Amino acid sequence: MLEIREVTRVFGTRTAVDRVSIRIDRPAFVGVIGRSGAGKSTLLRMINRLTDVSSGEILFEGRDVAALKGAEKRAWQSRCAMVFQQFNLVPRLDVASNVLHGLLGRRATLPTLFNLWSAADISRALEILDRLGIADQASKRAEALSGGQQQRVAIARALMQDPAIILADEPIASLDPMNAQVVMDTLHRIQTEDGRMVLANLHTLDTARRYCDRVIGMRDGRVVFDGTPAQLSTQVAREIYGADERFDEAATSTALTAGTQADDAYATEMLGA
Ligand SMILES: Nc1ncnc2c1ncn2[C@@H]1O[C@H](COP(=O)(O)OP(=O)(O)OP(=O)(O)O)[C@@H](O)[C@H]1O
Repeated sequence: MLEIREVTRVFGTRTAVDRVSIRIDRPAFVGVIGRSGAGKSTLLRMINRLTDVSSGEILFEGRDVAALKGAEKRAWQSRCAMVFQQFNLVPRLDVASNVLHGLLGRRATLPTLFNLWSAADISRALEILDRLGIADQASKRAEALSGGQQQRVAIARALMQDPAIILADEPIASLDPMNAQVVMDTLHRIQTEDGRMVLANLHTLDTARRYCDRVIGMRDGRVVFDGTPAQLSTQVAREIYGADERFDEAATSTALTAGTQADDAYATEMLGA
């Protein structure tokens, strides 16, 4: 389904992603972990074509999407929707309009510029909001919602594109543990119920273990682990994060009680959390 072949991205003298190859044969929930600067965001952004590859191929259903240009590139971008850590909503716009903006790549510019959405589009946006449990927020400004609700609006906007793949770049890094769980549950439900692939950069190990079918560990731009959550032992995690014996797994947890202050400071340094 998705095959990343020997993909490299160089920024100046820095190789952010170094000959990465990953093959995902079926829609699954795949997590990418690694310390800050490991190349996780760059990898996701190359799949979505927000960043170009320096070399290598990204094949989706046999076609190299890394080489697409113009309208074909935009069509691909709407098939692999992106969800960001900071939600990237239009804060002063109402929730329903934010969701409808997921159609921007698919509809003519002029009607969308004037918010002239069809009745069918509006009813679909409301259905998606209902499914995600936030239909009652549809007329509110996005900025009036909690972080967890805003991230669900961003997921609703992604779903409006009817994507084959959802790329989530640290989707819960700005959320408290309770909202983080709601957002992860939402992504997980979408993956299993709709059969869409979810590829998510995650900064906490417990989240990766709990939600992912498969975990990819990156270090210095390379894939250093690719396996199931069960194979992700503390020792393996240490190797991925390049951490010494001070590495305390609890300190990378989203749980409220995890870690001492010293652990937390160390985890922040390691994970950029
Ligand atoms: N647009 C850019 N220009 C220059 N260097 C960049 C750019 N984007 C990323 N880099 C560099 O590439 C490397 C990988 O960055 P990337 O953001 O992909 O890592 P990451 O694993 O996602 O880290 P984080 O968790 O902190 O976001 C870093 O050294 C970063 O400074």
